[in-house]
Amino acid sequence: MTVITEKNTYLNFINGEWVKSQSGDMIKSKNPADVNDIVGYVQNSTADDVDRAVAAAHEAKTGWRKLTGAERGQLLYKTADIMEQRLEDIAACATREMGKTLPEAKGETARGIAILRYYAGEGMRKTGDVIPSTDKDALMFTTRVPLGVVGVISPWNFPVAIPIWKMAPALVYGNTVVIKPATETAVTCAKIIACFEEAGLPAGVINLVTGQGSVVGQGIAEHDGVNAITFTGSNQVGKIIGQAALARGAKYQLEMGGKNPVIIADDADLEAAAEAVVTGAFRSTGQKCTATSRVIVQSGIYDRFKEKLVQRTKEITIGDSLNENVWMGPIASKNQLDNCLSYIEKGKQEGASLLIGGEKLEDGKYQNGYYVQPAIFDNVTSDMAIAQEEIFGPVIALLKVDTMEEALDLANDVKFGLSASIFTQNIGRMLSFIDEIEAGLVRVNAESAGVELQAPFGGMKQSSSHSREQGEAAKDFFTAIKTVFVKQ
Ligand SMILES: NC(=O)C1=CN([C@@H]2O[C@H](COP(=O)(O)OP(=O)(O)OC[C@H]3O[C@@H](n4cnc5c(N)ncnc54)[C@H](OP(=O)(O)O)[C@@H]3O)[C@@H](O)[C@H]2O)C=CC1
Ligand SMILES: O=C(O)CCC(=O)C(=O)O
Repeated sequence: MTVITEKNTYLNFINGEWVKSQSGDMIKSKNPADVNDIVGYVQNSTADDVDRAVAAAHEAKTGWRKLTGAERGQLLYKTADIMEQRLEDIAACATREMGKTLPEAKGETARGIAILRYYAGEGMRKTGDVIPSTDKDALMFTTRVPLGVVGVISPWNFPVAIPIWKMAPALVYGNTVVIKPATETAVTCAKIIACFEEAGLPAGVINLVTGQGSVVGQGIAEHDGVNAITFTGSNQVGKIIGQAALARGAKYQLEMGGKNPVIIADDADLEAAAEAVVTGAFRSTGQKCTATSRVIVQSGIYDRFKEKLVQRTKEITIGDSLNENVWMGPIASKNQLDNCLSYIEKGKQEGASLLIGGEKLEDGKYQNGYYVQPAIFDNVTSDMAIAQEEIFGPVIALLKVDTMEEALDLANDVKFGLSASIFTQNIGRMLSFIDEIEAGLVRVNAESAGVELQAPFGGMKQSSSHSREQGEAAKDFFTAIKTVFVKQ
């Protein structure tokens, strides 16, 4: 394994080899808890590097698809075993690159390993159905074939789980892969690719090209040799990728933003609800597309709930995420911090009241990092930017309602529809919520974040391209169906 060379430099992985970019340039990956801590240098790749990776993936695709699913699955099992031995190293790297706490990064890495094993098993599962024909002398059935070369463009907020939940199904169903990870977390991705390499995937089956989104990401999206693109990230970039893929007839899948509501009904267990709102909103420093950002509370319990929420938020310890006493780490980058602070300012200007937090932390142990206190806004109305736009930081907007009908209307009053939750003991309220809420993930008496790898994941409205990832749903994206009619 030569993933890392001198001076903490990480290379691209193309056609089974670790290689420098044609550009000769590199990009620094910094620790957001302390920007003087350099995690590594990654390649600042060019369109030529993308061409070479796509060519390698093309060259490898026939051999790879001709293996049996079970053979491809065995290689994923082996990758999982190697990753398990490196769990501590990969998790610590993810923490240093993007700032989530070490227990969260370890949990995510363990989840990545479980995803690899889940899709390894898919290699042995059915790929079609027999469908009765109207012709008694015919056999009709479906089978599935890979799409070819899949481009993976992944974000920084789940640097282990997201690349794996895209690459593992792509590979097991017989596709080859070119991945461009988020620049903030490209070192973590190189460490994951090294596990695939050591498991013995044939040259060209998996290729890593790091670099700028506008060059490498866009280069993949527009490349005629890439048959399908799977993306997670912002709505703005998702739309660019979707348009590029559509223009050349490639298949695409986009998972984008959220503005996820939690409704607290007047019969809710307030203790459990406050805990779930705090973890849903502030874990990973609020940087999950499933994070809680709007909390819609019935007026009868509004003040009691608010008090519990503020009290629980005061207990949060903030600091370097490698420190085991820290509950919430820094924000992942300066851009993200500035974006979050600008929304907090906007919230104040729009007339919402800041109940707690929202200050940038810059003294003493915080001076070299991107830290902000978790913030809760009161007196928020649904038309405010903090109630409509994805902040991707530790900010909660509290909205007061009298009735459940009003609560549902407000919950649906955004362009997003990823995740939504309700806290109630009343079965009628639960059922109305399940039926009427516009969200791909519907949660009852549980926080808005939290995804199970064996279940479909994705959103409604502008949160996704209306496809689903993970679980069996991945098969629909990463394969094409053939309907076969055989006559005697
Ligand atoms: N749904 C989710 O889970 C996520 C949502 N977001 C949302 O996006 C906002 C901005 O975060 P950001 O990291 O800038 O998200 P982006 O959408 O810019 O980044 C996601 C991925 O797309 C790449 N990319 C950037 N520009 C292009 C392009 N023109 N063509 C192809 N690929 C491109 C990025 O590369 P590079 O890293 O090199 O720029 C990265 O790999 C956040 O505040 C949040 O609201 C962000 C991350 C995850
Ligand atoms: O909540 C999760 O576990 C996954 C969330 C996610 O996919 C994201 O934030 O991009």
